[in-house]
Amino acid sequence: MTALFETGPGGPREVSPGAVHIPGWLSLQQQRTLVEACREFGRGPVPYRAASLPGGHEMSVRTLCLGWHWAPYKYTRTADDVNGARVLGFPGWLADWGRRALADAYGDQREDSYEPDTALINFYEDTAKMGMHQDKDERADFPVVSLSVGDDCLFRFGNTETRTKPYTDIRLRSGDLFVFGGPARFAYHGVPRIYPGTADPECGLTGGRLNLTMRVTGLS
Ligand SMILES: O=C(O)CCC(=O)C(=O)O
Ligand SMILES: [Fe+2]
Repeated sequence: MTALFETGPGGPREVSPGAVHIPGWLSLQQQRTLVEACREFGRGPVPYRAASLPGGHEMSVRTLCLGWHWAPYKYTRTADDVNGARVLGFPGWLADWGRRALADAYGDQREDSYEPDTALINFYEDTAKMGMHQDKDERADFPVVSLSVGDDCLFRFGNTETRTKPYTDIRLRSGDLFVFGGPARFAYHGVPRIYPGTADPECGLTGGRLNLTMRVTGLS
């Protein structure tokens, strides 16, 4: 799982085996396209919502899903914890972006078989955060492709054993790609903070941070 690219300031970086950060992967135009699409998805049939965790606590991010609906901690076709509607399908263009992301991150042909079937789109307001967790409700181990637009955040990428150290703190900026697969696929990660007001308004968002992760559920 070796990345076949130059590493250097601002360039692609292998954070740990299988975890690759590519700053500025999306052009401003692509960022605006993604923001506009995410706005459109929010018009229905299922709106963005703060998911409730077992115990009643609400997550501080608002989330909308495509393909499959995720609610802690499982996937269903309908948004039973929101309004019972079936979620929108996973768009073909987004799967194309996912395959291109894998090709750029890993520099090989493995992406041909990548068929992501769910996306979790998270919107973070200034004080929102996400605790350390594993993405482990999928029944397949294909990589997770993560795209960020809007304000910068502190992204913490750790290890597969514990939610604590060792981890690497990374500043994810608008347009950045982060891919985690292979030995990094089930690593703990989280978003301890957002840096309000850091986005280039040209990205299409005037405040907050949008993150989209696409995944292969392995469900049918
Ligand atoms: O917002 C991010 O960068 C990470 C989101 C995430 O970890 C998730 O949706 O599972
Ligand atoms: Fe996650």
